[in-house]
Amino acid sequence: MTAALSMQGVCKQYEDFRLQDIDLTLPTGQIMGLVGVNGAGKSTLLRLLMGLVRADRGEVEVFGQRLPEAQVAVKRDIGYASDDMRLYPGQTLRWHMDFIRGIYPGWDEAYAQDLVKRFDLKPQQKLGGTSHGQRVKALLLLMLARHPRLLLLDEPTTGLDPVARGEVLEALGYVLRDEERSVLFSSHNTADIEQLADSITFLHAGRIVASEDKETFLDRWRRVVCQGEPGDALRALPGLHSLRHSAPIVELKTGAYNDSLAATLATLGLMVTSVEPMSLEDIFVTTVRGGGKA
Ligand SMILES: Nc1ncnc2c1ncn2[C@@H]1O[C@H](COP(=O)(O)OP(=O)(O)OP(=O)(O)O)[C@@H](O)[C@H]1O
Repeated sequence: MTAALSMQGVCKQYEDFRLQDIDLTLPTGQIMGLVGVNGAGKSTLLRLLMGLVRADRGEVEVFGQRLPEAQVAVKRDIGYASDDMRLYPGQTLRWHMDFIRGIYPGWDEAYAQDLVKRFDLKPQQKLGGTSHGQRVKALLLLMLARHPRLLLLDEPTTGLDPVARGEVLEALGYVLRDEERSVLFSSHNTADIEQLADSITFLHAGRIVASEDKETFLDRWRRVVCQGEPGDALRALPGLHSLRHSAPIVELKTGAYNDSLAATLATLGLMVTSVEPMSLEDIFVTTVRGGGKA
């Protein structure tokens, strides 16, 4: 099956920033979460896929069609939501719904009405007088009700209160039950990514440092607590990201956990007392503090 999107060797240079050697594939029907600190290049990557930014090098394809050449053809099938999007503040949500309905034949009015209720929106209210959360939900409604095959979402839940965030995640979860739809979304909220994504792509300083299936990614990370004295050889342990020593306790975080780790540590004079899984948040912070190698 054709991938929803793919990027091969993509580079984009700005004055003080370079997105480099981006190789990325999103299979159809999958949800990929894009994680990275401020300025890692997440929005730039999404803009490249939307054709808003042109790559200096490399190939960008959406539904097997190359951008920017096929931009007009593929854009109908892409739903993009970001801060770049502007709604008309002097117009109502209903006006915007009718506008989009006139452009996109796939507009689903029944689903739009369902989202109006679910998001607790007022179609007759001018958008200029609404809160940030209401505008985000309005934007998502306008996008979701035309049933795009690929959603590119730049920080869809940023600035939302926990209730609004839950509603938005629920709506996205509902959309994603359709196996033909694919989603790439960036978020600072690692809990959102942990909840929704099938795969995780970790961007650091313009480079992809990890891109893999979520379960596999989470499964190779562990926080390990041991007793003993850490020698120099411990620093060479493959996958070691963080090491703390408060005698006699040694805490280490590894991104290369396997069943033989306890035996390996025993040969280094350390007795493992506990092994715990790590949250995506913890992995994210540990990776960034360690210089960005996941
Ligand atoms: N049009 C532009 N001209 C010059 N530099 C740019 C431009 N767009 C982005 N940049 C720079 O590229 C870098 C990456 O920005 P980008 O917005 O892609 O990061 P991000 O990961 O989305 O960050 P955030 O999480 O803060 O939204 C930043 O240093 C930014 O200043």
